[in-house]
Amino acid sequence: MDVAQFSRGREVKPLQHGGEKPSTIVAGPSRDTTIMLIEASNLSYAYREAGQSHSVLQDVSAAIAAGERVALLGRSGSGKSTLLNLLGGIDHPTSGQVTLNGEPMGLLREPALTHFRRRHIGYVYQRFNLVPTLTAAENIALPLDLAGVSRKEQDAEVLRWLDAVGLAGRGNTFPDLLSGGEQQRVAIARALIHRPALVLADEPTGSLDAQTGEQVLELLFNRAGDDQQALLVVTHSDDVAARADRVLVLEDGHLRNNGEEPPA
Ligand SMILES: Nc1ncnc2c1ncn2[C@@H]1O[C@H](COP(=O)(O)OP(=O)(O)OP(=O)(O)O)[C@@H](O)[C@H]1O
Repeated sequence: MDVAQFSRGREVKPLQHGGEKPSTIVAGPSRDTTIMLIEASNLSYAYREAGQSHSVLQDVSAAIAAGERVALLGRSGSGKSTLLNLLGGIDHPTSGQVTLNGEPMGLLREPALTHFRRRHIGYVYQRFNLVPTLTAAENIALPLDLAGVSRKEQDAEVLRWLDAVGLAGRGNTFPDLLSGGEQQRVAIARALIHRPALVLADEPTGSLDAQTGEQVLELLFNRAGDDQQALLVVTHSDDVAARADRVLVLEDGHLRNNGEEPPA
């Protein structure tokens, strides 16, 4: 990894829209001229248990443009986390394809897939998933560390991010001494510090009280927008959905809609 190149942003540049939010709401991939950052085409996913195949997702197609903030809704067990994991390259579809930044992820083999994911995607989880043996600053620095960014440059970026998420002066604190909201702020900084093209968040406010959740959400939506990142948030919350540019609804493994504006 070329450090200078990395520090300027993404090595593979995301498709740009001249800084504008895409004005077109897109139903499915490539239905108009808007260039998509991530496209899922005809994704199906099934798992085997006790010799039987169980279908979770069937023929799901969706696309998200750079700078778009999308909420993914659906009843418990409808397949939201499964879809997020397929889009994030953490899991592999039974059939169908995910293309991110023009790269069909299904064609990448390890360790290239892991490198690609690390560079282009940031993840935020419901339960924060910080490394307990690392300080807040060390957790935030992880994506830069893994990318081989120099220590000096890491330190400067981490200080900037600690400040950005309201945790200036708390960098040496270990996760177990931070509140849930503070831990999620660290997780958001960690997800964004390497300027990934896509941020995937799985119920990011699910473990927080309403007020803390609201603050964390504000942070996530504002900061992810800074770099024209695409944001996909799995949620049960109408408040989260209301902040999104677009809402996708999963029902029994199918996308019920694709492109509705969020509720007012
Ligand atoms: N590899 C697997 N093995 C067993 N069950 C699986 C597997 N993958 C998905 N499932 C099942 O598929 C269903 C969908 O799971 P998923 O976590 O995607 O739902 P969800 O919509 O995110 O639910 P929740 O809102 O409760 O988090 C669940 O019943 C889950 O147990």
